[in-house]
Amino acid sequence: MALTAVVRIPTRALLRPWARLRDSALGWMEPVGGVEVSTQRFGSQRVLVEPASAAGVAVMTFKNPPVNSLSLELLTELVINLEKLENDKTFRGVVLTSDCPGIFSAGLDLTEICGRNPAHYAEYWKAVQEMWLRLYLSNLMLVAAINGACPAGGCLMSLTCDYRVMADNPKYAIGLNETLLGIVAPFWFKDTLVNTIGHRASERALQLGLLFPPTEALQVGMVDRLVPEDQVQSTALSVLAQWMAIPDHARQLTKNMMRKPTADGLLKKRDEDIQNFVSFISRDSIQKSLQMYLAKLRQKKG
Ligand SMILES: CCCCC/C=C\C/C=C\CC/C=C/CC(=O)SCCNC(=O)CCNC(=O)[C@H](O)C(C)(C)COP(=O)(O)OP(=O)(O)OC[C@H]1O[C@@H](n2cnc3c(N)ncnc32)[C@H](O)[C@@H]1OP(=O)(O)O
Repeated sequence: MALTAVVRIPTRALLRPWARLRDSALGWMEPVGGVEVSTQRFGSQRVLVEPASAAGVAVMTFKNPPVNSLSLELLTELVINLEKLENDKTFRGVVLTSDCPGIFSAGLDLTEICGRNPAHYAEYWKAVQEMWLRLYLSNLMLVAAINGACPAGGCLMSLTCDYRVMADNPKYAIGLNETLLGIVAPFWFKDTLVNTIGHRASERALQLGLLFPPTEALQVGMVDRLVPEDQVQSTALSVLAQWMAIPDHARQLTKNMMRKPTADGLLKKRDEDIQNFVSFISRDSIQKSLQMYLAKLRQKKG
C-alpha cells in the first residue's frame, strides 16, 4: 500500500527570501503558505526523501555525485527537506544516508571555498551554519547511516545526528581532517566533536586531522555501531524503532537541554563567525593550501 502523508508548509518558512528563492528553483514547493504536499516520495534534485515502511520514519538520501560534497545547492536542499519533515507532524525520525557508492559525504565543497569572492564565501558559510543549526537542534530523531567515507563536513553532519551506524569497511574513514588541508575546524565543529568523544580525544583528533577507520571510530565513540555494509540502513531503521518507544516530548526536551548551550555558542555570534571565516579563507596562504589539496585530489586518478 502506498504511504502518503500531508506536509503543511508554514507561510513563515516561505517568507525567508533565501528559502523562497531556493524553493522555487527546486520546483516541488508551491510559493504559497499552507500548501498540502504528498510525501509519498518527495525531495529535490540532490536530496531524496522517502517514507520508510515503519510509520513516522523517513529516509533522506543525499545524491550529489560524485562525492556528495556539500555544495550550496545540497546544503539548501537539505535544510528545506528537513524543514518539510519537521512541519509534518507524522514524521518522528529520519535516517540520513548517501546514494554515492562508498562515500557518505566528502564534506564541504572545496570549489565553494576556493577561488571565489568574499560575498560568495559569506553566503556559503551562512548555509553551512544553517545546516548545522537545523540538524543539531532538530526535534526529529536523526540516525546517520554512514555507508562510506565521511571526512570533515561529512563527519560534522553525522555528528549532529543522535546515533551513528557505520559500514564496517576498513576502506572508509571518518573524522575532522581540516588541519590536513591547512585549515582550522571552527569552534562549533570542535564543540560538536567534544560533545561526542570528549575533550582529550578531540584535542588529539583535531590537531592531527585524524581520519578514523571504522574500528577506531567505534573505540573512540565517534560512531555508535559497526555493521556489514549491506546492513547499514536496515540497522539505522531498527535503531530508530527503539528510539521511537520514548515519548517525544520528554526526549525532545532532553535533547534540547543537552544541545542548546552548544548551539547558542554559534547563534550568539553568527555574523562574527561569518566574518572570521571570510577573512580566514580569503588569505592567500589558505587559498594556496586549498588549491594544492584540490590539485592533489584531481591528480590522484591520472
Ligand atoms: C584562528 C582562526 C580560525 C578561524 C577559523 C574560521 C573559519 C574556519 C575556516 C575554514 C573551515 C572550513 C571547513 C571545512 C570542512 C570541510 O569539509 S573541507 C573538505 C574536506 N574534505 C576532504 O578532505 C575530502 C576530500 N576528498 C576525498 O578524500 C576523496 O575524494 C573521497 C571523499 C575519499 C572519495 O575518494 P574517491 O577516490 O572515491 O574520489 P576522488 O578523490 O577521485 O574524487 C572524485 C572527484 O570529486 C572531487 N572532490 C572530492 N572531494 C571534494 C570536495 N570536498 N569538494 C569538491 N570536490 C571534491 C575530486 O577532486 C574529484 O574531482 P575530479 O578529479 O574533477 O573528478
